[in-house]
Amino acid sequence: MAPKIFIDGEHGTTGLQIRTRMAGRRDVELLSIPEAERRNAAMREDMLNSADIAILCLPDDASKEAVQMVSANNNVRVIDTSTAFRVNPGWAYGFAEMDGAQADRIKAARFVANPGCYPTGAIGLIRPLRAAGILPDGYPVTVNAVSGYTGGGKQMIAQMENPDHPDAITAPHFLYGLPLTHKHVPEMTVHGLLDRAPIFSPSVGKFAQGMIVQVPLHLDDLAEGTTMESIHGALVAHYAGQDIVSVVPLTESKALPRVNAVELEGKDTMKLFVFGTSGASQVNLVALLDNLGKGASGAAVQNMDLMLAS
Ligand SMILES: NC(=O)C1=CN([C@@H]2O[C@H](COP(=O)(O)OP(=O)(O)OC[C@H]3O[C@@H](n4cnc5c(N)ncnc54)[C@H](OP(=O)(O)O)[C@@H]3O)[C@@H](O)[C@H]2O)C=CC1
Ligand SMILES: CC(=O)N[C@@H](CCC(=O)OP(=O)(O)O)C(=O)O
Repeated sequence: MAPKIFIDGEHGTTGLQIRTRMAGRRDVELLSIPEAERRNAAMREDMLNSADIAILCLPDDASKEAVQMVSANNNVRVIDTSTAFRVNPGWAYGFAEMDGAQADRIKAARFVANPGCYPTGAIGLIRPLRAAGILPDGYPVTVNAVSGYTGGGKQMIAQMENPDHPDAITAPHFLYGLPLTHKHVPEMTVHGLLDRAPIFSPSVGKFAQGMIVQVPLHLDDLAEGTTMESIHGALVAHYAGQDIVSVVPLTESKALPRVNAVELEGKDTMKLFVFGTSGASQVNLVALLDNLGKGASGAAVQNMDLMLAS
């Protein structure tokens, strides 16, 4: 019998994209409730408890409630796409490529926390350098990023696409998270293996799906002898043997005049770049992804497949 999957929040931005990715699959059975009943707690509880894997695409509070609804039912495994459980030690962090053992942790887990979109880029760049001893304790890491507006869910999509919305946003590009307390900072710190919280400055552009995450570094303040080439080599070694996260060859990145935030729209992969000038003292590490691809829905389906393979 095909495993049963229920997407709670299936009519929202992340949920819809997971459904699209599952369309046509015969190896799983999708449980569903009508859109008009999406907030019917009794119906959701019933569906959640009928599933082999429940994928939660809800705000944090609703996710916590959904987890309560299945907590006593060991037959249900959960993938949560919210921020609620990402630094909870009882949950496996759903970024399979972040270290060699993570895919097996996800396969074996009952509870998997799908990463945030920005942390996927930031951790993807930072963690291999911490693990290799290149990025020392105390380094003042900064993370600067731009996201497609679908990252803000149905509400921001309406604000960006409907000029008659009472809180319509007309800016083609805006900074936010200005108090520097964005909810993704704890996750970047813990899974980036950082001993000091990064300064995180996010922004949104007038495009639906796409993301650039930048981590600029001073080579003089890294481990002795670190070069642009050795950083690139550490990333290449870390991501060898899988095909979701790729490290762009230096010969290719040196020839690029610009990076397009929407290049990976609709894809579930992530590209990492090391920019700078050979022999100079600075580099800019860049991650390129789709906020709804490897940044959310694509990662959720990848995690579901790992759990089904266990
Ligand atoms: N969009 C993105 O790029 C990313 C999103 N995420 C996370 O995924 C989760 C979902 O976000 P997103 O899809 O963008 O949000 P949306 O607002 O687009 O969708 C959320 C869905 O959940 C429903 N919902 C809200 N509250 C409840 C409730 N109490 N009970 C049942 N259903 C409820 C909403 O219904 P209604 O229409 O009635 O409000 C809506 O259908 C969030 O935790 C978000 O932070 C993670 C990574 C990236
Ligand atoms: C553009 C935008 O608003 N982005 C969202 C993050 C999207 C995401 O990663 O979702 P989680 O909330 O599940 O972490 C934000 O900054 O809150």
